[in-house]
Amino acid sequence: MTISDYVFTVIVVFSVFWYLWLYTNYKRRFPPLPPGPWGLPIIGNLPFLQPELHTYFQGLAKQHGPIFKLWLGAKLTIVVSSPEVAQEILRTNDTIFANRDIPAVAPGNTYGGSEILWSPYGPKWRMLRKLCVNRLLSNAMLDSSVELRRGETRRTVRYLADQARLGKPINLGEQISLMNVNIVRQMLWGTTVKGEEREIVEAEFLELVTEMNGLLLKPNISDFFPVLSRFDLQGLVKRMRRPAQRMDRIFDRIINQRLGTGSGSDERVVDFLDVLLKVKDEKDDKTNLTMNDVKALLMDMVLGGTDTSLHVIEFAMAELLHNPEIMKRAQQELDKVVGTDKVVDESHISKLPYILAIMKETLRLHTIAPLLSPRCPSQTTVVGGFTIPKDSKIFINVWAIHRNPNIWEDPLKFDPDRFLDRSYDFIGNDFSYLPFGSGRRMCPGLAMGERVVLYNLATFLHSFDWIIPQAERVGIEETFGITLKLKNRLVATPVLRLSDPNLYL
Ligand code: HEM
Repeated sequence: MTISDYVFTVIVVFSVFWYLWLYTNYKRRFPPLPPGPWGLPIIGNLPFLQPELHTYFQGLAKQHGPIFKLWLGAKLTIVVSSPEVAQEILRTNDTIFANRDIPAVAPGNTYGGSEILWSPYGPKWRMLRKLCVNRLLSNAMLDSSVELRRGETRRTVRYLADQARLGKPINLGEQISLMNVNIVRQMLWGTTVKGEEREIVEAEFLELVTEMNGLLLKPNISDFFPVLSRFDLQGLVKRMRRPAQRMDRIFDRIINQRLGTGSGSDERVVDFLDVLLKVKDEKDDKTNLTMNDVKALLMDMVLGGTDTSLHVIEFAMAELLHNPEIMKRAQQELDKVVGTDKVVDESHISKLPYILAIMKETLRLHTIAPLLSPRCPSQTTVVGGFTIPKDSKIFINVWAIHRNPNIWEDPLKFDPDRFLDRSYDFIGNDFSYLPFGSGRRMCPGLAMGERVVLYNLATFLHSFDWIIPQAERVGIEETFGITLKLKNRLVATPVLRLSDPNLYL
């Protein structure tokens, strides 16, 4: 053996040991990626995706376990389907998972990333969120704006009563949708817009919200291959800009009107816009709002508040039409608490445990945000014994957790009683029940969502009996989206329940 052979052998042996040391060290620090189905080169599992993602993921979890991976193009996607792993993400590693995975189309409707929904976890997000929770959506603010919400509900009751007198079936989903959009609009800027202009704004507002939510849902090549996002191959960002700019013009018009008339100069109820303009003028060290931030927060409230409560009420009504004995029990509770000579108001809702149980059971069985809003880890982390790389997309399949037979007895049965016996709440402390998410990024609109759903559901049940027209069938099948929706239209005929006609004014 020459000296160079000797040196070569030492280098090879040293390199092998070095590599083995590095490998074991890496393996000790970073276990493997979660298991998952096989995919094709480059496009991964994309061709096998099914449109109803929540049920598709539920099926895959049965084969691959409570945490599995998919390659959606170049995007590593992790799906979690058990309370234990959800807890590791949403509580143990909450800060690491407090960023959102932002869809490529979102910048088309953002105000430079000033929305709470898309803001990365950091000082700006904290400032906006605090403002939202403490000033806009606090119980004090909700108490002072009861009249804004009440007006819209009474308007809908009047319309339903007219249809009831004519014995006419109505598209209940459509009415709930219109009412809910108007409630949110009222909360945003109250009665700034009046008369004919109000109807124009209402119609445009509903159209824009629907269009923007639809675009957010469209499968987008830019999300699967982020390197291509700058080309916007499907033109979705461009399409999103149009409704976003129209919405921006509505915001501008209303803000200018408000600035022109001055806030608080009349007896008006204080709305979100009053609060935001006041905070903007106050400008302290902690809260420094620009006009862009004001509009971004209005947009947050529009996108977060419109498409959620509406579907909870619609699913609840569909389940009650399907289960008349549960509807009867709810009406008996209402007659006892409210009486038949008064109308429901928001002060009654804390005394209606059965109606609350109906809302909880609706959110369990028909989880409105079935996969929450996807999260994105800010650093590589180990969860459930597997490595979750930085920047992967995380879905928590809350819908599957809510239907897991090991957690919920007879999980497909609509049974509000299960929430009378067990004290589940909405605040995300029990990881088997997460309708509003959990942790730092859980829903800030919980209190408003709860009030809007309970008050309107109670009003619909107290004021009317509901009959299914002969040609109709009550379907409770779901269709997947950013929010879960009823697949088929919900048509029913209202029948007046209260004898005093004044209770329908
Ligand atoms: C019953 C009605 C509602 C349900 C079921 C619901 C559910 C949710 C869920 C599951 C999330 C994601 C939480 C997470 O990732 O952990 C969320 C986020 C959010 N919701 Fe709601 N929501 C409702 C009503 C509202 C209302 C009324 C508003 C505002 C007016 C609102 C505003 C938001 C915002 C801004 C976020 C993003 C929070 C962030 O990223 O920091 N939501 N909601």
